[in-house]
Amino acid sequence: MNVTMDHQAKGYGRPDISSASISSDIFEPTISSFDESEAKQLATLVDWLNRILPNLSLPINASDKELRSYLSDGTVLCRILNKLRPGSVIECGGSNQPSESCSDNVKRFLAAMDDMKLPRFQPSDLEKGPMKNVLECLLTLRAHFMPNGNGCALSDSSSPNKSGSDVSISRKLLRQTLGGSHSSRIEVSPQAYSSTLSGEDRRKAASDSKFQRALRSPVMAEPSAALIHHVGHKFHEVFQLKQGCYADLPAAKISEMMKSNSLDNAPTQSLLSVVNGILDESVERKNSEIPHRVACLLRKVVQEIERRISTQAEHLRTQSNLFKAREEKYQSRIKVLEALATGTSEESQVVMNQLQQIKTEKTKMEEKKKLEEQDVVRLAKEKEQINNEIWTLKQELETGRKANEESCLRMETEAKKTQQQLEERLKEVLHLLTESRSRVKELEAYSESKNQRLSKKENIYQNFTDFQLGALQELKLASQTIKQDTLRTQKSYSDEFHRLGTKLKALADASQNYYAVLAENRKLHNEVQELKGNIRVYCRIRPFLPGQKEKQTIIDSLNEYGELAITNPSKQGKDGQRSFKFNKIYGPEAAQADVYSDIQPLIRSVLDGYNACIFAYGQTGSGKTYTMSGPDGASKEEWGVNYRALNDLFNISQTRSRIFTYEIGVQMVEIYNEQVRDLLSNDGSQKKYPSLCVLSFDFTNDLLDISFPLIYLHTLGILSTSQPNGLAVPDATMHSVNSTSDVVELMEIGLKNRAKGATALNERSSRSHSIVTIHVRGADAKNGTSLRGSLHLVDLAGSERVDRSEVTGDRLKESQHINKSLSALGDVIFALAQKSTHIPYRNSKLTQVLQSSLGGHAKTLMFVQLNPELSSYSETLSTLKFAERVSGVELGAARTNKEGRDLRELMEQVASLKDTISKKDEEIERLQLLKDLKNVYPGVTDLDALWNRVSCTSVKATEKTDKLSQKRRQKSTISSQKAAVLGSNCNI
Ligand SMILES: Nc1ncnc2c1ncn2[C@@H]1O[C@H](COP(=O)(O)OP(=O)(O)OP(=O)(O)O)[C@@H](O)[C@H]1O
Repeated sequence: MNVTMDHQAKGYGRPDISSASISSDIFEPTISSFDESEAKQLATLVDWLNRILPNLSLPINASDKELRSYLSDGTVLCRILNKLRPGSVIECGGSNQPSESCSDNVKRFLAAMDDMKLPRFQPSDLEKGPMKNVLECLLTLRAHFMPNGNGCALSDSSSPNKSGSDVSISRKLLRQTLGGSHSSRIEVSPQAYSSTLSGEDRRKAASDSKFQRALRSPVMAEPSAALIHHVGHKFHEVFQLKQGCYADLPAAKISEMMKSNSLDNAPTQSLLSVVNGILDESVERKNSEIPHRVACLLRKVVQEIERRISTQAEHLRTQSNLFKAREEKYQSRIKVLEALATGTSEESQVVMNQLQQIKTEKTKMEEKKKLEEQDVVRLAKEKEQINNEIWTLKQELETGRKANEESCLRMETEAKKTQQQLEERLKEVLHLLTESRSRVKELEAYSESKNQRLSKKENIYQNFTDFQLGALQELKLASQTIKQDTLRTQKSYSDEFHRLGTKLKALADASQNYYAVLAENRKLHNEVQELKGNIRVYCRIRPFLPGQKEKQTIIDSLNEYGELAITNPSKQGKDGQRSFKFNKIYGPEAAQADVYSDIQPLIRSVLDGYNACIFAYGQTGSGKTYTMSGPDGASKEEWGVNYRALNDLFNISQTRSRIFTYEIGVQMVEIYNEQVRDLLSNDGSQKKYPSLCVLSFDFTNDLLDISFPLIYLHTLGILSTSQPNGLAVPDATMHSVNSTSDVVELMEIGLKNRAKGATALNERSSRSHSIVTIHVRGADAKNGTSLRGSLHLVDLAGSERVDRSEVTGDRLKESQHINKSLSALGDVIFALAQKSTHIPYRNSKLTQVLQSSLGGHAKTLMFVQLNPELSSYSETLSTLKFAERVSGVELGAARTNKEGRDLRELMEQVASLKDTISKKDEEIERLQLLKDLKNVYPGVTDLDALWNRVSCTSVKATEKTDKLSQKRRQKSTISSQKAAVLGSNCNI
């Protein structure tokens, strides 16, 4: 090469053919050697291919071009592979298919080769350049599938195949490539080679040696000769080992071998012998594991070999490039020479000769180049195979190493885990031990304290048991005592119940008799009233008023027998004295309650169905209103007859509610100037309805209904006496009385509405007659019968004489009306006394209103009110005379004195009966109360004890009741005595 360049540099203008010849001579021995071997291999391969694919008909001495035409589309390759291993690849079409399919077939074939881990060629090898790589690949494939066939890749078909395995094939290839011990042309040393050749051959051999050196240096990893000479013996010592001893090598020896100096300087043959030795040792040991350090050594050595092969391949590629460049130059020379050939014929002949020579030379060079290229390809192939083998070995080593490492790691992990578990277990055991110890201590302490507590408790229980036993004894005794007490109490209860039963029986009998007694009482009461006279006169003397200067009284004397004596201050002696006798006389000190207690039986008789009339008669300022209503703003003690009568009737109706159902209605009218006006109206003009509920009687059905009146007359009409319901003034407002507060409210309304006028005699003088009418209707709960009674409470207008009242005009008219009505009242009373056939009720409104209570079975009581003042003597005398006349009517009944004895007896009987009735009333009340208590305390059996307890708490009430009873009895006694006196008088 350098020579050629020199020729060009010298400016010969044409290529120096001699130098080219020289240059070609250099490669001669190698080319001839390659041709022979490769031709044989190619023939073997073609024969094999034709046998696999009979239709292929590949020529035995096929050129690269022919081979390319057969193999370039990849179809034949795929078929070969599928023949060898059916289904390995899928063929796509044939040679007439697009180039894409062809390249796909090639790719699939190459992929299959990769899968089999077999060396392969590059796709570009099929497109251009020598087909050596392709042939190598096919030879490898043949060797892979036909290990016992006719030879393997690059090896003589006749050479023995010792193991038949891929490994041994690869190993052989490796030996062949890198100068193994047998039949390798590369391994031949330059000296030995030259000695066997003739002069020309020796020259070629020298060139070959140059080529060999060129192959090996400068990048070939073989050590330089000088270096080998210097340290070769040392490397030899280092790597010279007996086979089968690698596993037993000491670590120091291996590390010495693995040193970079040792490896770098060791000859390739030594390295290969190491690899072979290790692999043989591994084979002999029958797949037993290679020690780690030996594996490391093997890896190092293989790496070194790999490095050297790659260096050699690189060098070959460089050489190939050089040849290519040289070829190009030759081509250009040929062109020049051809151009020259077109010149002179002589020259042309010479040139033609030269050209022929050059062509020959070129052909040789091309062939040589081809061989070199094939050699390069073969070497690359071998390198690849070696790489594969190395890779496989590496994989095996790696797998082994990994398995080892994994095993070690696993074992280490397990050891660690076990150690950890043991440590944890130890800790747990220690912890348990500590806990157990503390627990034992705690239990000991607890046991001790519990022992102490138990001993304490034992003592306490012992004491408690002793105490309980004592208590039990006491309880037994107490139980016996209680048992005895219980028996005693049971007996006493039994006795009590027996007594109570007896009492209850008596009471039941008494209750049965009550109605009979009540009826008898009413009968007797009526008889007594008749005997006493239907008109009774009670006289009441007003006290001097506070602040009154004149305190001289005309009352001379009075006694409890109703006798009154007055004195005329203008007449001295007996002429000046006048005596009167009435049913009752109340002095100035008499209280309202005293007055009422005497008229109470009369009022109560209304509840038994009687009509009664109480009126107050007297001059102005004599105390009529005081007696009937009480003073202005009266307290309960100062209540007059009206309040008390209403309240009393209401209370009695409540107590009798189990026997009778009472309805009490009230009317209040006044007669002013002979006109009747309603006083229970809130409106003074009487054009509005009253605010209170109104009771009215149903005249047709004799029923009392609650409703409002339809018409409110300014002047109310008066009905005749023939009306059965007894309502003289039906249009007057009627209020029901349901409580004491109703009573007070009614009276206040009445007093407010009452017409008043100031006179010279009394600044609060009433100029009208005030009539409060109480209507009572009771229904017997037992037999359903009803009764009706009415009570007129009349506060008459002043009875003074006109001339003294010094009034004129309207006042005079009022006085005339008053006098007229009072004289009409007197006339009626006298007519009744004389039992006249005609009773002049119609002479005045007053007598018309009072008609139902004057005469018949009605009971009439007149309060004669007296002003004790000296100045009122003549008026008082006049009043007394009127009262005497009325009282005389009563006395007229005494005309039957012949019946005095009977009368006395009757009076006594009446008194006795009254006493009995009052006792029965008390007993009934007591029983009623007991019954109520029993309802309240259903568990209490000792009713007597309960009664006593209740009695104690209500002792005041009982005492009061007793007092009243006593008083009543006293009165009865007095009445009896009186009757007796009267009887005796009559007898006299
Ligand atoms: N028994 C009595 N105790 C104390 N004060 C009495 C008594 N009677 C009447 N009075 C007082 O005498 C005065 C005149 O009494 P009252 O108004 O009742 O007379 P009257 O007869 O109703 O007069 P008139 O006919 O004008 O209505 C009043 O202040 C009254 O309080």
